[in-house]
Amino acid sequence: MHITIIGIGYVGLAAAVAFSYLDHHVVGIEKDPQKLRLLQESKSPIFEPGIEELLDKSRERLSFTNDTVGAVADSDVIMIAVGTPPKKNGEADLCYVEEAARQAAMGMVSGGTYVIVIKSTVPIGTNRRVMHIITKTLAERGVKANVHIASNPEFLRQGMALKDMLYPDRIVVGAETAEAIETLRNLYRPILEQSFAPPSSLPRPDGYSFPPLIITDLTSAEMIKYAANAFLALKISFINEIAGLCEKVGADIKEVARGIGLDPRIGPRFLQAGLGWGGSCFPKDTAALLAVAAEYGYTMPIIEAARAVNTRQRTLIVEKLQSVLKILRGRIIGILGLAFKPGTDDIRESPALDLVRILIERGAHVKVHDPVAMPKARLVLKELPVDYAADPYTLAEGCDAIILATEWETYRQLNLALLAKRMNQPVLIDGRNFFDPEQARQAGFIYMGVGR
Ligand SMILES: NC(=O)C1=CN([C@@H]2O[C@H](COP(=O)(O)OP(=O)(O)OC[C@H]3O[C@@H](n4cnc5c(N)ncnc54)[C@H](O)[C@@H]3O)[C@@H](O)[C@H]2O)C=CC1
Ligand SMILES: O=C(O)[C@H]1O[C@H](OP(=O)(O)OP(=O)(O)OC[C@H]2O[C@@H](n3ccc(=O)[nH]c3=O)[C@H](O)[C@@H]2O)[C@H](O)[C@@H](O)[C@@H]1O
Repeated sequence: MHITIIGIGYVGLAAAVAFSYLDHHVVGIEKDPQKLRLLQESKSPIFEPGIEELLDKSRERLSFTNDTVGAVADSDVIMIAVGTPPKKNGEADLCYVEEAARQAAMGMVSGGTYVIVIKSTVPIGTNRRVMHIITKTLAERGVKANVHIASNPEFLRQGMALKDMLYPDRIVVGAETAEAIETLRNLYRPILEQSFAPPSSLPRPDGYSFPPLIITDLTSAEMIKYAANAFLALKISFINEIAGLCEKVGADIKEVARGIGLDPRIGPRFLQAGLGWGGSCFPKDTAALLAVAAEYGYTMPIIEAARAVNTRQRTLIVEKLQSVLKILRGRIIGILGLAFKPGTDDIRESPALDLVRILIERGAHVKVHDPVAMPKARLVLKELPVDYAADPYTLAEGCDAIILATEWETYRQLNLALLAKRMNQPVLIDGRNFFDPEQARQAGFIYMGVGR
């Protein structure tokens, strides 16, 4: 099949690389000239395991341009994967989706058959709105094309993007015409049937079977995406709320999470207490869901509470620091990890960045380290007086405390005793319950985790 993907960010790139690996012909449209230049050199603008191997392997079937109009004419599928960032009131900003829809319609030709696939996470009713924009643009141009629309929400996790693309838990398609459903089935056939040879860096997970294809209506598909993210976000907020009480009563949240997670109705995943959730999606998607509900005069107290608990987690970490150091003004605080989670260089809504801002506001001097996210952090934090350390040991020099904000596996190899020795005061606040408390204490640290 011939596919045009508009918006080559985390989702668009993973989709472009995966679909071309699966023998489809893909044109990726990216309007950011810097990203486009890298893509045209088969380099990835983002850090994502396995992506460069597949970019290289799919070279013949994958190209990148900024010419949407030129690419669309011969496409069977036009996939929109642009950002849907939050507006000030929490609502999803659909200006990029609408612009992409208009550009796609500008490229369609009379007699052509196209399936527009909305991959971006969009509020209820957006698919209908996109269809309206396309129909209107085609009418203005006097073009008679056969256009179908499908909602195909994406559930990939950053840092696992290609694995999640090739071996998804499920594929959701919302559509209203048989043609759209059939095209999406053909698009995903190699994944549905697992008929491809797995790339060497992304072997098929043990016991992985065929993913179910859920075919539903447009509105339900849009809702599935928001409901999934909201549920995951509130699962984390739930364990964080329990963690707070564990601290008060002297229980250990890791033991509690294990004890409840073995009940299959609860499940063990997404029960890691800590600094709370960040990233480009949980914060924006929970806000967007509340904004949709508000349009109907409906309240969603559980989701509101999940957001409030999440904000409180950042403050709780700072309070822990205060309880040990008493005064933050003039202290040197090191932050280990800046990405919103390990395995990615994405710092959007990262809890670590919230900590940097709060600590600077309170008069502390902040040093940071991250194995991959420092270049992006420098751009975002450019106004703030932050020291970027080349490695964790340099970070530790002279620090009054270190906060572990992102649980990078490489931090597991750290010589904690050496780290403690370099500090002014060996205080370790483990914002992800990553280190073994006993080992940290034996290494000389005053150690505090979350909920234990
Ligand atoms: N990042 C993630 O892990 C996931 C994101 N999503 C959803 O997917 C959508 C995209 O997210 P990301 O990939 O993270 O966004 P992103 O911000 O990384 O990428 C979007 C890209 O689209 C480009 N773009 C915008 N308008 C364009 C246009 N008219 N023509 C060409 N390029 C254009 C931008 O320059 C940017 O590179 C969002 O709705 C998000 O909620 C869904 C699942 C996972
Ligand atoms: O819509 C999206 O964009 C995506 O959002 C999340 O994926 P992602 O944001 O990449 O990252 P997650 O692994 O879900 O982690 C999100 C945040 O929750 C935190 N988290 C996660 C799990 C946990 O137990 N505890 C916890 O605090 C992480 O540190 C991170 O800050 C979802 O997991 C994906 O299914 C979804 O497609």
